[in-house]
Amino acid sequence: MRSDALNGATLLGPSHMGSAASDMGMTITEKILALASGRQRVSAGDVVVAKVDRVMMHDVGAPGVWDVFQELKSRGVDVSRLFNPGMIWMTEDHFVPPPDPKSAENVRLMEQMADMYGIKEYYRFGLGTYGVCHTLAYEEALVLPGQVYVGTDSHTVTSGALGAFATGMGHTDVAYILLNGKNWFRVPETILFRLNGRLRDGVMGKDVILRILGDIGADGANYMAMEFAGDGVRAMPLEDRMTVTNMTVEAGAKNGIMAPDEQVIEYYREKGKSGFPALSSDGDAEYRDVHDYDLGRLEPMVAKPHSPANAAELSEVEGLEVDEAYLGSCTGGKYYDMVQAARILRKANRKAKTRFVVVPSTTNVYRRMLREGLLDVFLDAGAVVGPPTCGACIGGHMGVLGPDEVAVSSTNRNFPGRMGHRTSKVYLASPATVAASALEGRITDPRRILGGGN
Ligand SMILES: CC(C)[C@@](O)(CC(=O)O)C(=O)O
Ligand code: SF4
Repeated sequence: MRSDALNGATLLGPSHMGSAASDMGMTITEKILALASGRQRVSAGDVVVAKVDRVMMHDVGAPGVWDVFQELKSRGVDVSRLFNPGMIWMTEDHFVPPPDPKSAENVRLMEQMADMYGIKEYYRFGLGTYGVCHTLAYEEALVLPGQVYVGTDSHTVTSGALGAFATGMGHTDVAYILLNGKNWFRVPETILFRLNGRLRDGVMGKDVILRILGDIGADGANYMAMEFAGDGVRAMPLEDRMTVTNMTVEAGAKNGIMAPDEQVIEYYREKGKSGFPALSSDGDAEYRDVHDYDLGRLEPMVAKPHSPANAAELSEVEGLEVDEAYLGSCTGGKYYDMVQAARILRKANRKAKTRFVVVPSTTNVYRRMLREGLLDVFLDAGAVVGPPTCGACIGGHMGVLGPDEVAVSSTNRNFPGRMGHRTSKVYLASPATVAASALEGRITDPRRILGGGN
């Protein structure tokens, strides 16, 4: 029996776990985990011990990991040195600029951890480039295709759009990885989503993932990989692809992933990064399920309260009054999101009829908006533009909702109380829909303003 002892536990190889190795091809997720665990091949269900290439911590996760370290230390574990500080990057994003003393304390703790452990890649508010971790990972090329990437955040899955195996883990697992450089993974089964055709103007990646979440449900991909392929993916800009993988976790997925294509390889080449494995699934790879989507027929979507999977075509709720339109977060605060929203505002050339809150996800987005005149477009529409942060996405600050208020939001979760008062209601939608709805003060199909009709 081949086993890998992990901290005393005995992990069993493929012959004992899951299906015996077959001569079927492998999915991209299986290939990445095989490479990271030094195996020729792995199959869904196998438990492997894999090297982790990159770890991300933010101002909510780092304090949690610190607490685990203190617990381990009290049990005699040496937590004075990390396996490899160079594998770690950190950013302050959830509660910054700190809206309260506790958040400021968390930032101080991150500073101490960076100093104590020699963590150099540390993006700090008020000290240059920083922002929401999943957008920053892309903009600063902090994760490469083919890598195993773990973050203290469930939306770490976002980076799967660039061809990495990217997943969120709890503080204990991340603490283990920081001390050992590896962890155990059960190889997930993969559901394949073939995206065919092209999105129509006014329809975005957010509409794709909301449609899929509505179809498979909030538990439709529990512990599975959600792989997206087809000409529809290739036709999507990288940042819109990221919106799709970002919300795979809302279906319970372990990871969301797209094979890196020429766009991705060119993007990294421009960032001076190359030499990574550009993997893709074999033609005879084994899938749990395969779903086909014709993007050319996809309508703008919303997720109604109180679940990201409570999806409906926008036409079902069009005209519903909103108290706030929120444009921001790792899901809908990227540069591409701001550009698509600004197109709507420029076309209408008038002020918003409801409270309009805009929070660019990083300083990079903010600067491009300033340089390209997009800030003026939003300010001319009456919006308030905040500093990069997770903000109201998590009900932290920057426009949290009051009792019984209704918002349309480019974020990814609308559980009760997620963005403010527990009686508030949030409709998740694309950045284009958020902008159109801000203008009308009601949930509005962006194509009405773009002129595409519907
Ligand atoms: C850390 C948390 C606030 C998170 O950013 C991601 C998570 O669930 O880990 C969220 O959006 O809920
Ligand atoms: S923007 Fe929202 S979903 Fe994204 S990491 Fe921050 S809190 Fe989580």
